[in-house]
Amino acid sequence: MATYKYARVPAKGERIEASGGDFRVPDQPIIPFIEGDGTGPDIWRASVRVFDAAVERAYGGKRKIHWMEILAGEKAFNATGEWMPAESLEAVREFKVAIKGPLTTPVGGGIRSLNVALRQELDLYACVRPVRYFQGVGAPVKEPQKVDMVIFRENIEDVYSGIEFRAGTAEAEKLRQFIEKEFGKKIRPESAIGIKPMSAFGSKRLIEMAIKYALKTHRPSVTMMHKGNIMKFTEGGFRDWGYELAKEKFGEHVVAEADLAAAGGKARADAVVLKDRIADSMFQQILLRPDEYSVVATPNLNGDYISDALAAEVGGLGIAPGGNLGDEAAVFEATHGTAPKYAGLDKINPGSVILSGVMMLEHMGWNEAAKLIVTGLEKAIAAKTVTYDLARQMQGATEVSTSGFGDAIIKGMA
Ligand SMILES: NC(=O)C1=CN([C@@H]2O[C@H](COP(=O)(O)OP(=O)(O)OC[C@H]3O[C@@H](n4cnc5c(N)ncnc54)[C@H](OP(=O)(O)O)[C@@H]3O)[C@@H](O)[C@H]2O)C=CC1
Ligand SMILES: O=C(O)CCC(=O)C(=O)O
Ligand SMILES: [Mg+2]
Repeated sequence: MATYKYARVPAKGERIEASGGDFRVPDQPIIPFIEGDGTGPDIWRASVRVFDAAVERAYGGKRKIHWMEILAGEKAFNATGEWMPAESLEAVREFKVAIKGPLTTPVGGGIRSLNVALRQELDLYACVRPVRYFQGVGAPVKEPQKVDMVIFRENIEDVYSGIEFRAGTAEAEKLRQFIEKEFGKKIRPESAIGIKPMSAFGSKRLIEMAIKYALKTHRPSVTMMHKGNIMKFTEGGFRDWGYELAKEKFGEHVVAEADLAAAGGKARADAVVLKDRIADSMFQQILLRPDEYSVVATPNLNGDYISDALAAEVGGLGIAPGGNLGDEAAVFEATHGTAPKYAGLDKINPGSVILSGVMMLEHMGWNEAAKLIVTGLEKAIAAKTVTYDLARQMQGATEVSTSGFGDAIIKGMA
């Protein structure tokens, strides 16, 4: 076991073991958590009570999570002088499954995103964000129940690589001159320059995960969302690599939309249709014909944008979960950020972290506990006992606090 300077390894509990994609979850696993900045502490306090109540109710004491706090973000900086102590990453490597609250990233300068760093350092190459409608939630579209999508966002590459040079610096000027001299491409002097690397390796492994998920869960299609008409070799490459991968690895189990006519217009019952859409068009498609889309595989930036847009379609960022998955480890986290204006007010909706916990429990195979939480959440919403964000979109709702919503979910676990 690694030695920890800041974190305290719980006296009881065991490691989740992983090897070659298989993993073994003991009845008493140790699970690291990051509380998060801004509203993170409010949300975590409510969420952990919900997780513990669900596990206790589902397994009557036979199973229990031993939580291990690891430091990141402002809390880490204040305690240690480091934003992301190396041991926090080590803990995720060692214990394999973790959950985190949101972490602040300043705009225009200061530290680079800790969220992105965590994903890159741990090679959590897929950001998986399911989006579904919960009956009774107010939504800005007429038929939110038609939205049932799972986004697979490439989580490591693209403009998130962090290779960027500020306008007016010697580095930016050197790069500008190099590009002009070597490739004859003109960039306006004094420009900031960013690089967008996307590889066949990174794109294919993400699309492969999305297709495998669609096949396993009997979903009808995987749509590659890209801007390949403009960014021909990066986003266009993503699309081409996707079709190539489908042929190489999935044979008759995947049918390209363009080949459907030859297949009689309909794919085999056990096959998935692979299609692609240009990103701007996709944003109108998810509003007008969301039921034509099921699993969406997309590069990093598109995935970031569409995650929040889809969350809004079914009621907002308060119920938008996610998981960062790699072959060796997984870190679950909400789609939203720190929502700083609500920090410390016990007001924000903890639903996204709670649903991220549901994904975590499912990942561990603890489906009974996961189901109890979903039932609890559905009942709290049906009773219109909800936080401000959902209350303002409903008629006759009772607005409750972050902790009050946690209580309502626990009460609803029958
Ligand atoms: N993975 C991560 O850790 C992420 C971190 N961030 C970081 O978070 C910080 C703040 O980002 P910002 O752009 O304000 O985006 P946020 O997602 O934090 O908040 C934007 C708005 O979304 C709504 N919202 C967010 N979370 C919830 C919730 N749990 N319940 C209800 N409503 C919610 C609120 O809307 P309203 O005002 O209408 O109530 C809020 O003002 C930045 O530093 C950013 O970099 C951002 C995204 C992800
Ligand atoms: O890292 C950040 O601050 C933002 C990340 C983000 O928006 C996301 O992962 O969806
Ligand atoms: Mg985002």
